[in-house]
Amino acid sequence: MPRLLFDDIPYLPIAQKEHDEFAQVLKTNGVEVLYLDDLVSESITTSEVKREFLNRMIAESGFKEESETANTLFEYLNNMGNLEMVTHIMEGVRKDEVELSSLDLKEASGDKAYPFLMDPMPNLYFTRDPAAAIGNGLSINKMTYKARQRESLFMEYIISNHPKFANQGVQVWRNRNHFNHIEGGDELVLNDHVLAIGISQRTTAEAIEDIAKSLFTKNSGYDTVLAIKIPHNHAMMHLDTVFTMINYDQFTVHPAILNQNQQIDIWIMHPKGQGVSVKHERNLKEVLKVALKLDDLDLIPTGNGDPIVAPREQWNDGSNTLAIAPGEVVTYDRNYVSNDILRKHGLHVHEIQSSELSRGRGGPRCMSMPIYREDLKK
Ligand SMILES: NC(=O)NCCC[C@H](N)C(=O)O
Repeated sequence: MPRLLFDDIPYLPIAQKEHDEFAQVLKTNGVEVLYLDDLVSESITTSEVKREFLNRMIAESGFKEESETANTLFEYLNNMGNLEMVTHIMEGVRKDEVELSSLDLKEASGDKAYPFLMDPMPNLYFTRDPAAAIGNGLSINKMTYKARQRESLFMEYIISNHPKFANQGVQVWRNRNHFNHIEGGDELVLNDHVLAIGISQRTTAEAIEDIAKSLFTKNSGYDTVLAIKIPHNHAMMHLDTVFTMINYDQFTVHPAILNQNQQIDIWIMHPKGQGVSVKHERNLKEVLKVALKLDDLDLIPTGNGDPIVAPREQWNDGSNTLAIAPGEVVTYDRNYVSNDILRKHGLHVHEIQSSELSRGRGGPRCMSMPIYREDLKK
């Protein structure tokens, strides 16, 4: 489980049922839902693209080019139809599926008892993290842990090859060819010129400065990045596990990220020449009010701020709220205290079942990645 970043094992048929219900809630409420496996397979438009994609996926799975194992894996996967190949890569390839005539060095030195030749990618149901749509472009992310690093390769192919996205002028603000990591759960689009990014277990300060510089100098429309420092631990791995925007002037916030004086470290970034100016602040509410030009705003505490309920519900993503319209959110039903307080603050809450999906340690926001946002300027 730790190798694949899970804390528990979901009961698969129920997890799938819950996921279908989540997609249905989105569709019923006017969202067009795109599935990753379909998008990737539709992006493999020629046999040449398929060959290149497979070679890169196999190399990023740790197999040396032209090695016995890489060639065998290539033959095995390349013989499949596109969708079958893509889902199979996502599910992982077991050692007993392919026949290797000789052991290469990597194989010989590996753990013989380990059943996978190519690891599965179970965290792909958290589509939020490998990439983030920002304005007219994307950040395609260099992810932190090996268990997830291959995931963002899919988005690279979608953006450059899928008939819906290729040649549409979609910018890549920061690609995945970097040493410093950043993940989409840390990237919060607050409006058409302000972004909040978590400095977290998964996102480094260097990557934030890097993407800020790119956004500021490449006509993205973005002129403000708020870098917010959160604790480094698995329960709060991304900013969106502790803080989300749910209306023009309403946010969920896990009380544990604020100190006794309700403060948190924030660095405000603006364009400065070809670079970035940085100013340190501590008052979250004031910083948001200034950046978003609001007279007041409503920070709604997870679990109603109760010292036992808040961490309990945050653990199961009580702060990870997905806004599908200003003031309208999708949440896990198990976080009933947080849901109740959201309703008391005037939110329209759609609850989805969550006994199994929550075991992967991500909520409705993590399980989605908006590709296109309507202009909702007030
Ligand atoms: N945005 C998010 O917070 N995503 C949740 C990711 C959970 C996944 N098991 C992970 O550890 O990466």
